[in-house]
Amino acid sequence: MQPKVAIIMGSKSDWDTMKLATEILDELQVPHHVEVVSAHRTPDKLFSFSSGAVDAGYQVIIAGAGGAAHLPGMVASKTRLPVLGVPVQSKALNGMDSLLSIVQMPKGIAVGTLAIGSAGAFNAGLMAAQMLANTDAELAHRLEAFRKAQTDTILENPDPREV
Ligand SMILES: Nc1c(C(=O)O)ncn1[C@@H]1O[C@H](COP(=O)(O)O)[C@@H](O)[C@H]1O
Repeated sequence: MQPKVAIIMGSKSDWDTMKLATEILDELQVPHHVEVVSAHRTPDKLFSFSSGAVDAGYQVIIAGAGGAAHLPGMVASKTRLPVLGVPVQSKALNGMDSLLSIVQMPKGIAVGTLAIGSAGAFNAGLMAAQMLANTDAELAHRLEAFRKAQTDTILENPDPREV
């Protein structure tokens, strides 16, 4: 099936973080494409990927990058598709550099910025699924089941001393 979600990242070193987005999409049975694309290191590829993303059939793009994380904003500048930005936790500045590079977009070009690190990557995958569920009743059903299971797990064992 043609993937509707593209997950791109600035480097293979981002995979440990970005794989969380793939895990929730796998769980929700949402096909997705994964690829390294860097605004800094592969600028021509960034342009061709972003400008061809609609024709490629994608509906949402998740872009993760660390440090001077210009990737999500640059992708957003070349496509009308919604871009979810994941700030990868950097070693030098703990991801604060990544977050600030992604979140403070100029008015007129939007990036939806998630939390720093793995939780942000997971939630980016979840949010992409939630977007697609607006026009996919079966996916909406799987999302409801995911949320119910999450809630039930907490309600069934609320004692913090028990694992
Ligand atoms: N921020 C960007 C971009 C970009 O924004 O285009 N390309 C790579 N990077 C980031 O550089 C960090 C270090 O990369 P290496 O580990 O390959 O040196 C990664 O977190 C990557 O996302």
